[in-house]
Amino acid sequence: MTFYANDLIDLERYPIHQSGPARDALIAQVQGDLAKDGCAVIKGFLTPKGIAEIANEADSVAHLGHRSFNRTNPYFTKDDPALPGDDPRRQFFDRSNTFIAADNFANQGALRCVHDCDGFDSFIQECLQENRFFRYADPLADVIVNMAEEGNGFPWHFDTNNFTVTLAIQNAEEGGAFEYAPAIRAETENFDEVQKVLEERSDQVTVLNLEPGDLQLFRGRYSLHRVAPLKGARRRYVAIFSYVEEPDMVGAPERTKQLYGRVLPVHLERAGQRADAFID
Ligand SMILES: O=C(O)CCC(=O)C(=O)O
Ligand SMILES: [Fe+2]
Repeated sequence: MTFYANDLIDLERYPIHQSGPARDALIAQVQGDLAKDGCAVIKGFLTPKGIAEIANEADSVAHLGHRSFNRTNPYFTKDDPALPGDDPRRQFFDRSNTFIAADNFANQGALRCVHDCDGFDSFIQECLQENRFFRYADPLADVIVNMAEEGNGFPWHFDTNNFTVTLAIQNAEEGGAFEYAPAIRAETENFDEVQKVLEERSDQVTVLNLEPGDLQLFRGRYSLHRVAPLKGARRRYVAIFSYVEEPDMVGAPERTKQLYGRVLPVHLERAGQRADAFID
């Protein structure tokens, strides 16, 4: 089957491919939301057909996903017994999910049709106002699907990268809200307030119920966030698009192995060529 961006994305409502006042207004809206609380959602970015086709595609490759499980604090650091027991750096939670690596999504498939469509990258770049902005050159990670089901958890954390672009594809039957505490760390780590969030006694948490087809831009480096526990038999699928600040970047071999269960020759060839092991 051949896919056309026009069938999968609601380009009438969101003409990201055409310069003009409608596109300018959309970008201004997204920029305003990002400036306000580090999060912007474009509701119904995909058409119903787009949602169905990408969900089908995810179903067809789900068995190739890599399951991982670990216990982590919000900062992905090791335990430090020198700190008091109630310090947020000492609160560890189960994290488990399955990443379906990018090379499972065919060039002619529905997901890449959206990712590769005319104007998509420049639209995202303008929304984020990032000068240095390149597609992630990692063949396992430029566009992936995060799959999770009941019993899996994506607990409170700060991202290591500056921003994330996600596309909601399918929700679990219940649960799975995206919860975040906007800009909870700015000049300081603000451990007291972070601890309140972890103990579910903060009033700074925004709960976002993303629906299939919604495109989300999120600055997760300063905003503590999680996916609320999932319930029911249906899997949750979220596509994650990655962009980076340097051209030709790929993940570090250890991290790639951890996330996707394997590495490709390109990861080994480029290992050690740069100081930054940007991923996640
Ligand atoms: O699956 C999601 O909605 C968000 C996942 C997330 O927070 C992340 O990948 O860092
Ligand atoms: Fe995150």
